[in-house]
Amino acid sequence: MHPHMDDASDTALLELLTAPSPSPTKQTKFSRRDAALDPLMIAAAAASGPHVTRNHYHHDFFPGVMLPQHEGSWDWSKWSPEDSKPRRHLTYVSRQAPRSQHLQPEGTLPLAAKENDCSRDAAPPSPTLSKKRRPSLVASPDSEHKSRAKSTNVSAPAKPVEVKCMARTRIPTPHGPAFLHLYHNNRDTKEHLAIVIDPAQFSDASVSPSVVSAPPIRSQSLDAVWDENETEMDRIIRGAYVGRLSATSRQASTPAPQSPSSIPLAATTTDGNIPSPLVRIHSECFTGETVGSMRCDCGEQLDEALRLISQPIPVPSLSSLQPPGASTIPGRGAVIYLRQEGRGIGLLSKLRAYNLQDLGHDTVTANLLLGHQADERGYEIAAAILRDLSLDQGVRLLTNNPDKVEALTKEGMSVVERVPMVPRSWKSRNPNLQLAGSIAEDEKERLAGATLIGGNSVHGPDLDKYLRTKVLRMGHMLPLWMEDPEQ
Ligand SMILES: Nc1nc2c(ncn2[C@@H]2O[C@H](COP(=O)(O)OP(=O)(O)OP(=O)(O)O)[C@@H](O)[C@H]2O)c(=O)[nH]1
Repeated sequence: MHPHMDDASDTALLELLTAPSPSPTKQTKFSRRDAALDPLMIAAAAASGPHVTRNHYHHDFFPGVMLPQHEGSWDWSKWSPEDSKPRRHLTYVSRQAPRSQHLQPEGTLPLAAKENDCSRDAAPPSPTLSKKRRPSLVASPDSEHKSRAKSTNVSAPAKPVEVKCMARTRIPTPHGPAFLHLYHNNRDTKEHLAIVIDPAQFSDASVSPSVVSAPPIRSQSLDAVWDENETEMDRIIRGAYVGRLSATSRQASTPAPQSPSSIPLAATTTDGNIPSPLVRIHSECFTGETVGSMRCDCGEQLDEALRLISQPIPVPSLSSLQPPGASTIPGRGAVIYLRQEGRGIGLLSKLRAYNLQDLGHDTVTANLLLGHQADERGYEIAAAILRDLSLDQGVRLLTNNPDKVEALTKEGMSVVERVPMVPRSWKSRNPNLQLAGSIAEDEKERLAGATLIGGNSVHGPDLDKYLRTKVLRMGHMLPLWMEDPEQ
């Protein structure tokens, strides 16, 4: 019972709720069943909250009891014995999946089984599914093997993935300007993003035709005409414009196939000498990117990817007018930012996994103990976004993860090169890596102690352990470096 109620009111409330109904029509020989509520059930509910017993785990006896606005909720602290009329009927709500779903063989269940997932097409996530994935406390090597296999082989519904860029805008970053693209898709309800680095698009159309530049990285779905009633300003506001907006900008872009002249002429020139754009497929990490967590290198990787992509690209013999080897074009490429927090298991599970890690498990085993796979990510949406940006034919992929290369290749992407991402904390501590590394001088002046955008290198025991696990247990393609404890 509610802690603020005295014994007398407790008894009165129990009496009221469990007394046999006065209606003679409802009288049966099982008098206890006549009570509006089963006293045992009430006692169990009071003792253990909405999830009454193990068997009632997925039934919510007081739906939304903490939310006064929720239909069926009742604030028991406001009840008094005199206040017994009119009596509020409690609604009994089952949160269990329908029996038909229980009986489906495993593997035929809808995709949206992850707590952080909510597919547009699939049924809402069912607690029954997560119950099936309750932790087995023994992580067998076999299950780990399956996990790795699965990470590149997410069972896909029949519909091909479609993406649409809903908006694009300029974002100034410590590494230079970027265009942030926000995507919707027909596979999940997440807002996946593409951070496009292509500062050449800011040059006006009067670029000298003698200067060769790469084709602009633009979203086809954004530049498309969505609706014949769409005004120029509608299009501009959603980001379908060329160059840089100003207070006087009034002209939107037009879809490239109908009007190639909408794109600066020089930019449409391709040159076989221009290296393929650098691309990173990055998975969301709230802890690493927003809180600055030093449990992982995600924040640093995002920053490093933007930095690397923004570097000017040397182009051999750009034109006969220029001395060989002396030419560069502005850095170009994209970070595809996927909302697959915690390698797809969601933030809630990731936080639990961290506690398991503090109990001595590594990042892989912690996932397995929670009934998840080591990696539950998929890359179909990333591939669709790359296609929309016309970046599917020839990219240099920034990753150490062989699964990503394999998954993207499977999706039809052409990965012409894998560019490794060496952890900054290794580079800053290892003199050999420092020589080979690419940390610029000016980076030393950046804020130290954070792994956020524009941050510098940090290290700590959690991060060291995480990086080791990625190499030793997840097969990341990185020569392992460990600090010599003797030094
Ligand atoms: N489940 C889980 N996820 C984590 C943990 N630490 C980081 N992550 C998530 O891992 C994702 C990044 O994956 P990583 O394995 O670090 O790297 P990767 O993207 O596979 O590989 P690279 O391309 O080489 O960076 C982000 O979604 C993070 O939220 C952890 O301890 N447990």
